[in-house]
Amino acid sequence: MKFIIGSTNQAKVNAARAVIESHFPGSELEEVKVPSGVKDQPFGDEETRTGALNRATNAANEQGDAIGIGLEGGVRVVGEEMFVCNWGALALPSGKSFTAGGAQIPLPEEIASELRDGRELGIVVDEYFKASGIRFSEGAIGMFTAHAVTRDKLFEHVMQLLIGQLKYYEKAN
Ligand SMILES: O=P(O)(O)OP(=O)(O)OP(=O)(O)OC[C@H]1O[C@@H](n2cnc3c(O)ncnc32)[C@H](O)[C@@H]1O
Ligand SMILES: [Mg+2]
Repeated sequence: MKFIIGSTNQAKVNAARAVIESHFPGSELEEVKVPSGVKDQPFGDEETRTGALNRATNAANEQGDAIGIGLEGGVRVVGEEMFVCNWGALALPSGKSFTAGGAQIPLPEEIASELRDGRELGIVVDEYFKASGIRFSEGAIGMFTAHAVTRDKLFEHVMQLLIGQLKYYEKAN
């Protein structure tokens, strides 16, 4: 099988590779930078899921016969708190698509208020931990869970949910 992922972020690519390899050994996976069609910092499930779907569709359109993968990070407000939220999508050459959401944890208020001022989580989290490129490795989720769940592991779970739906669909149709 052929897959193409709409990002070169290694936290996303590694997650996709691990899950594809375990379900469809010997498959090809290409990476390509594509527009998400949403803001660099999506707000809410709707916008984040749309970003994932756009990435999957745009990636699939780069190659006629590959399954497009889109993984997108965002934030959403629940009650008084701002949570990290992540969505994933698969786009088949036929036009059929699948989506799935990932696990969520709240962010400290200091970070939430920066995001309300229009800043990007990736940048704010690097400043908070005086580090660089956290979004490419453990992610905010990894830092705020003492590495219990890192960004690639979170995306692996989203990928399992997507590939699982694809397998069910292929069996049922
Ligand atoms: O190259 P791309 O694929 O765009 O990778 P990205 O890291 O920018 O990831 P997203 O666009 O999907 O995420 C939207 C924003 O949210 C940030 N973000 C989301 N989840 C994060 C996490 O766990 N840790 C750090 N930043 C995160 C990310 O850095 C962006 O600023
Ligand atoms: Mg981005």
